[in-house]
Amino acid sequence: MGLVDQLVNQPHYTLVNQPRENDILSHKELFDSIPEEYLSHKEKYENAIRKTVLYYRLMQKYQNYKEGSTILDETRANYRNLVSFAVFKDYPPLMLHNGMFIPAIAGQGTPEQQKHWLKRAKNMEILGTYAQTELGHGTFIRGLETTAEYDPSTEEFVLHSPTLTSYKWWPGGLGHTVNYCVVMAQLYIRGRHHGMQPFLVQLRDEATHMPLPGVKLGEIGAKLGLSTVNNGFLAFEHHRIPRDRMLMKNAQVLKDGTFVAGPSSKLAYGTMIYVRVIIVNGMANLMAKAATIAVRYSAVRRQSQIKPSEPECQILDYVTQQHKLLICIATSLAFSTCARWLWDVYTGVMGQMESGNMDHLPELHALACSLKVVSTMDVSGLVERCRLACGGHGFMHSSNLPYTYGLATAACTYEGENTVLLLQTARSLVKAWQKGSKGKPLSPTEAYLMDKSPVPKWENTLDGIIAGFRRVSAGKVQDCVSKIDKLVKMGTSYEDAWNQTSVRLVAASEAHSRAVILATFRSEVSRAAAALSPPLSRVLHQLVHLYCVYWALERLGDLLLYTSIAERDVQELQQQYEDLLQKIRPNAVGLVDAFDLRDEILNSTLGAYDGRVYERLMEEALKSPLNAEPVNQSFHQYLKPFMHGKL
Ligand SMILES: CCCCCCC/C=C/C(=O)SCCNC(=O)CCNC(=O)[C@H](O)C(C)(C)COP(=O)(O)OP(=O)(O)OC[C@H]1O[C@@H](n2cnc3c(N)ncnc32)[C@H](O)[C@@H]1OP(=O)(O)O
Ligand SMILES: Cc1cc2nc3c(=O)[nH]c(=O)nc-3n(C[C@H](O)[C@H](O)[C@H](O)COP(=O)(O)OP(=O)(O)OC[C@H]3O[C@@H](n4cnc5c(N)ncnc54)[C@H](O)[C@@H]3O)c2cc1C
Repeated sequence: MGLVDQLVNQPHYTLVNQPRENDILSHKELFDSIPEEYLSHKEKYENAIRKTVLYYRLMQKYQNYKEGSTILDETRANYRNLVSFAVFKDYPPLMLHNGMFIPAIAGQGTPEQQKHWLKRAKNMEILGTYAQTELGHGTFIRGLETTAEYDPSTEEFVLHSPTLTSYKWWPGGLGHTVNYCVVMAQLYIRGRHHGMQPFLVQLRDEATHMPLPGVKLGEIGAKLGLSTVNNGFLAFEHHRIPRDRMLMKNAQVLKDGTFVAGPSSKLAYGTMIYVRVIIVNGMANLMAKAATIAVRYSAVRRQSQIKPSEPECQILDYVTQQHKLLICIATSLAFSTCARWLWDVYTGVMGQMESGNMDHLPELHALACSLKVVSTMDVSGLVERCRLACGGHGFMHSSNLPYTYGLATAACTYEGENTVLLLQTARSLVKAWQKGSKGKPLSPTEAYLMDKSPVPKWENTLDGIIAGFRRVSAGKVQDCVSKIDKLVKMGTSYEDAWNQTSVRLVAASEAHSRAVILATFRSEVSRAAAALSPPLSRVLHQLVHLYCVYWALERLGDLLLYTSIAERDVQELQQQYEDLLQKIRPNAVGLVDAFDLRDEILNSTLGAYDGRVYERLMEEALKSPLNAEPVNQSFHQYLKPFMHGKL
């Protein structure tokens, strides 16, 4: 739930760290007596599985899973995500089971296939993942090599991994956890290629968990983060599956091998849109977590003096610290607000597609790409900023900021590498520009591209800033189109012209994303604030104002290029920004408390509600196995002989 909703609805499901007797987090066996940092790679995984089983049993007890409800699932997923932070510092081994395996069946399966497989998957009778990426390809889906050859004589598909680079590589849970998988493979029938299709494949025996014949499985090894997700590899050796294991909601293969194409070949990519939409909310949660840790720590930590005659001050009183952290609060609110808006857009387009109307899919794809990129890029950068703002203690795993950074930065790559997705949005913007230039109507979020009115006098207002970002985006898109046209007229192929313009295309795409986010954040908060008390409404509007002015100052170069902003406007903006920091400072701790993240979810020595930072740091330090004895055995084995010249 976004901050606005929390503030409005005050869902005291955890009245600031008051655990309820029947709350899932009151089950202490969910938590580690020995911090995960001191477990081996294998022990971490085994411990994560132990906690996963306990966690899901408790979730099923408290969450009474209902078939079919979507937004409720997302809310539960949100709660699950938040609670799972408590149980797992990293994502759990079954992250993909909920995050992609179930959604892939729901989005790609026929009603019969959904009925059969979703029931088993949601009851955790089977565990699955989503295997698309291969050792040799992740971005270029059309280059994926795993094949599914239909054999009409046996009404089976033969799955095969022809090369080492065709091995599926990365899917979460694939190594040792799941026994089923949605595999994306190139479909061939009688030698003819029918594109990438989804197949539901059993990988392991349900009783023994042994890999089935013709299936090779393993995990891919240690990573920067997500150490308990069990990312794995998978290869097929002419592995046969029944015809009804191709998920056939969109395209079908009849018994005789007739291929029936779906309304669009891109529908097979639908799971990726869904996950990109979900990721935006996930980033808002991670930002809320990091902001809570860093702001609370900054209220506890006293360091140096502002005036020599005064005692050491809270580091949150340094304006530089406010500059580092208050934007983090606003960013979490911005992305949770945009996530709810994007989810409504997503469910609307999915509803239209159910009745055969595909018109808005391209706009949804462009929005999902751009918001996934900007939310992951901004949040991973700002989580790292939160870590740095906590000095040395931010570098401790016990602060939970390094883990949180690992979770955020992974999302810059998975579900579509960020540069590649910005280029997808750029493709949509260039097409919109070309369409609009012929007088054709544009989608609501791209219509501003055709604003041909003279550049207005700059105004240091929210309207002025949002209009300025739209001018920047439209100007960048126009520059890209002009450069591509110029290169093509000089004889360059369109593809080469596109590549030579791609740095500008990525910048135009980001500018568009920021224009969408600023406008959405502002309008959604204004709408919600109408129901709030004046003080609450005021502080939320201050956060929106801070967010808009922050990004105007961050993108001054672009504004100077494409708007009429002048030096005095910039000076005034800077002053506005500093005034806002001063206004928000008194509410900073209250605002992160309003994220209402319990200590078990924060998992942080620095962010705990009671502020006992130093005691908690020492408590965690003493848990180090090295502190079990005053002299480690290595002294006698190595150091002592070495220091005495005997080694
Ligand atoms: C709780 C959540 C937990 C989440 C955990 C997540 C763990 C991670 C999982 C994964 O990473 S799963 C694997 C994810 N992999 C990717 O995202 C691959 C990224 N690559 C692509 O999406 C595509 O390759 C591409 C970059 C979009 C390019 O594809 P391609 O070269 O085939 O297409 P284009 O020629 O560029 O475009 C063709 C046409 O299709 C449209 N389109 C492309 N993708 C989609 C889509 N997903 N949905 C709808 N439409 C799509 C594109 O806009 C073009 O349309 P036109 O312009 O031709 O009309
Ligand atoms: C933590 C994690 C979990 C994952 N989980 C899963 C999973 O569960 N299931 C699954 O199927 N996959 C999963 N993946 C894989 C993920 O989807 C891919 O890593 C991602 O799609 C990027 O593809 P790639 O790794 O091949 O990178 P590449 O595409 O090779 O990117 C490398 C560089 O090439 C650039 N590049 C590539 N193509 C272009 C282009 N057309 N134009 C410009 N630049 C380009 C990129 O911008 C990047 O800088 C996971 C990855 C990670 C990191």
